Amino acid sequence: MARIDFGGTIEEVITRKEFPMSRARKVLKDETIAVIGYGVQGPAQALNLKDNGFRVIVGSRPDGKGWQRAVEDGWKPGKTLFDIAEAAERGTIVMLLVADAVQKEIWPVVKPGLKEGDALYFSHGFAIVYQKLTGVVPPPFVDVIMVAPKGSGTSVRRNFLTGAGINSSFAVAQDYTGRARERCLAVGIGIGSGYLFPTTFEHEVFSDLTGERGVLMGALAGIMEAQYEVLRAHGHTPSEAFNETVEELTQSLIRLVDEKGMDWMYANCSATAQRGALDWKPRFKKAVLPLFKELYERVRTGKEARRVLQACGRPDYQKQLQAELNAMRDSEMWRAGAAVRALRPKEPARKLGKNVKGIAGRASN
Ligand SMILES: NC(=O)C1=CN([C@@H]2O[C@H](COP(=O)(O)OP(=O)(O)OC[C@H]3O[C@@H](n4cnc5c(N)ncnc54)[C@H](O)[C@@H]3O)[C@@H](O)[C@H]2O)C=CC1
Ligand SMILES: CC(=O)[C@](C)(O)C(=O)O
Ligand SMILES: [Mg+2]
Ligand SMILES: [Mg+2]
Repeated sequence: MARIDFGGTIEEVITRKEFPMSRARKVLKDETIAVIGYGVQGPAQALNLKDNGFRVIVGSRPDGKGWQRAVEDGWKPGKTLFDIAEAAERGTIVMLLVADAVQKEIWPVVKPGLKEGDALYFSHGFAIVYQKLTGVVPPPFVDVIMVAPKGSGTSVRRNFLTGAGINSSFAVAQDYTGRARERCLAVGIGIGSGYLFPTTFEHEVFSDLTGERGVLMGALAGIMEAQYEVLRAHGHTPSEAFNETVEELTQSLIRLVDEKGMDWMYANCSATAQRGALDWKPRFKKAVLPLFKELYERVRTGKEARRVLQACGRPDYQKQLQAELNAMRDSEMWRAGAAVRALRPKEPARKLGKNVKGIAGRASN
């Protein structure tokens, strides 16, 4: 493993250098990888594995949307596309990529297909860590492994196609064959991970549930709405409020953070902005810290998992979800956003010569 200094802590990660595709192919040469579930991660991981030369089949409900999409993506019923029970039966590595709330429902269908030495694979620690709630208790004669891409399945596929790859964490919960780790890493490389960092099922699910409820999705949308509302209440136009809350972030500032970190983004803003942001950062932190502590506690104690299972398991859930997403889309803020996005220029990129001036930015030291 490569030993990398992450801000003063040395961590061991697996890079493609140490675990090249050729090794992944060797490790998995006799395996049939069954991808169960064709939602967001399913298509991405199945197609990346297939394009990387692995033997892949897909398992889906014949009457579901996933099946239809799988057919459109070129999977052939009876050849590379099967119902869930048959795919589980045929696979030697069975990848459970259905919604976490339905793992409970499909587990009795998948379990009988598992044979001695098979590997059961997840992209989230949910089913195993909260197994008292999900009922997913793997038999002792299989490997139980996880690769959790740190991004949407849509990015797993897109980044694979652009060559950027995506980071993933990996873990082994049960090593029956003695080969669980290498199988896990081989699949991780096969789905297009740029590098893989070790975790445990528990750490993965605790950090993932915190992250998506927090900064990545829940907190993000929440603080955006709060700022937008205050600006609107003071007579700012929707376009001004949206630009100052979302568009400038996604089109400019977060890209600078992505490139060289927060201090560098700050360094490339005005002295006025820097002073204000540095003064207000601790106040925002203080305001939300208790909320993050509460969130982590709810995750750790299984309350968030119970909420997911109860809510997402209901038969009318898709309808409710759609209504909630529609309400977001149809809110003034996000309708303003659609109008703002439509106004972005779509000129072809300028040809960059060797000595393009003015793009290096202002150094932060
Ligand atoms: N969305 C993402 O990009 C990420 C997802 N994950 C994990 O990957 C796994 C799959 O998640 P997503 O692809 O997001 O899917 P999702 O949570 O949107 O679930 C959709 C999948 O579940 C299947 N499904 C729903 N109800 C079903 C039923 N009654 N019987 C059989 N199948 C049913 C759908 O057909 C579809 O294949 C989860 O464990 C998730 O936590 C991990 C990293 C990122
Ligand atoms: C994309 C991802 O990693 C999430 C946000 O954790 C998820 O979709 O569950
Ligand atoms: Mg995640
Ligand atoms: Mg998640």
